[in-house]
Amino acid sequence: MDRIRIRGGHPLNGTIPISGAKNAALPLMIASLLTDDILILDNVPRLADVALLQRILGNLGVDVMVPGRRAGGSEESPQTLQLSARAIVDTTAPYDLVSRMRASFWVIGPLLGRMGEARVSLPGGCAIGTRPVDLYIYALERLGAKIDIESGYVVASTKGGLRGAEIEFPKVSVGATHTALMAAVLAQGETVIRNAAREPEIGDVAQCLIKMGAHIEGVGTSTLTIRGVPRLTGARHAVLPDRIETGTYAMAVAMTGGDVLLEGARAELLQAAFEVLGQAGAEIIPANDGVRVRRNGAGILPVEVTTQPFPGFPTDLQAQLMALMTRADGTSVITETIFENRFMHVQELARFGARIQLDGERATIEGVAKLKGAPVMATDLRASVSLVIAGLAAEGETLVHRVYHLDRGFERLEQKLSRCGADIDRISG
Ligand SMILES: CC(=O)N[C@H]1[C@@H](OP(=O)(O)OP(=O)(O)OC[C@H]2O[C@@H](n3ccc(=O)[nH]c3=O)[C@H](O)[C@@H]2O)O[C@H](CO)[C@@H](O)[C@@H]1O
Ligand SMILES: C=C(OP(=O)(O)O)C(=O)O
Repeated sequence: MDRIRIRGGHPLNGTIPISGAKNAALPLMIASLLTDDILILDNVPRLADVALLQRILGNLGVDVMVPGRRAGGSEESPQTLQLSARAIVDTTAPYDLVSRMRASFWVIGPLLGRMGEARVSLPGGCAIGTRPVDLYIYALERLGAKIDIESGYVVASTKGGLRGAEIEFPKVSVGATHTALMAAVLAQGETVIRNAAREPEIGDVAQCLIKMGAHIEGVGTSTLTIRGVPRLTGARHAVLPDRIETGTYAMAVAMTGGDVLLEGARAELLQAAFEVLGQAGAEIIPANDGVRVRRNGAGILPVEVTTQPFPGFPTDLQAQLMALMTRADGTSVITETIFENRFMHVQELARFGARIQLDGERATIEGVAKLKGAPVMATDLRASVSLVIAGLAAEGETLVHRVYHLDRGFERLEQKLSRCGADIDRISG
């Protein structure tokens, strides 16, 4: 199994290109199921999750082409995918694939909308909590679907197609909002989704659906109104930049010191996180071609942060912030309100000499003067990159094991960091 080796203590200076967002690319690829025309997606990141979803969609009958590959596009240029769901040959998404990635469960919405039936394994994904699917089932039942759970599969069907409905989520859920939205665009009549998640990736999918001919109002707000249409067409859409990757590298720069342009990043997608980084002593400078992050000389200041749905501080940056706060001049408090078990990185950060106390959903981090490199184990996607951030600032060598977690969501991580001066490489095998 691959490992990442880091020799810490080097500031980061230079440019890091920000990739397309994983959490937008996946539902956008799934939206291809809604039309028998071709959906072209630009700026798709090269990630293990994207490759896995290509397989899942391929099993359903979606033809996924990578035109750039034929034209000799380099591994570094943004990837374009051409997806054609002209003929859906299967409506089952199997356990062995869906259990590896949460977002693959979301095929249930478009399959129901277009085919009137779906049989999708209960999902997996990062082990950060129980992650139930009751809100998805509630939304699909409101739209007229009949749902049964059989042998670990959600089996959904409609008689005469989905019908528009009022859906009021009792809790904000990104995946349930994606699913309700993608199911509603082909339903008969009007659907109103209240207490919808407002994450920018949902807005990106909605914009693409509108290009495909969907009628959606309220994009970017917590109330989405959808007027169903009988058919959607093909379209071309570029995936928005990855705000979590942006925030991750911003925290890495805040940790090591230095001056980096996050090329292509959009500051308005992560204002809450940039505010926190500002409080911590980093300078965030919006630029024409991205966002510059700088920390020269000054120490890291402690912060108090609570994770919240967008536009609040994202849970997907909680582990990275915790890594940064291990080196703060004082005590920080981080409260995780989205997932009940998203502190797996705490015991690994302790291997570097970090001092962190856990009390339920609250972590108290007492900053230390230095971290020391250590062998550590990645436990989930964002937890694993927090170990990389700690390793970049630690004295001596760090070895991060189980880097397949990182490969799910960070494109060319070692190259991006080493080009800015980090001493980091991958040991294969
Ligand atoms: C692929 C993708 O985009 N993943 C993101 C998505 O995950 P995901 O869509 O799984 O996260 P949700 O927004 O659904 O989860 C938020 C909370 O709602 C709960 N819940 C969710 C559904 C449900 O039916 N019942 C229920 O109780 C979850 O357990 C969690 O406590 O949003 C999370 C929150 O921003 C991010 O951390 C993930 O990176
Ligand atoms: C938790 C994440 O992914 P998933 O929802 O696929 O587990 C993530 O992207 O941080």
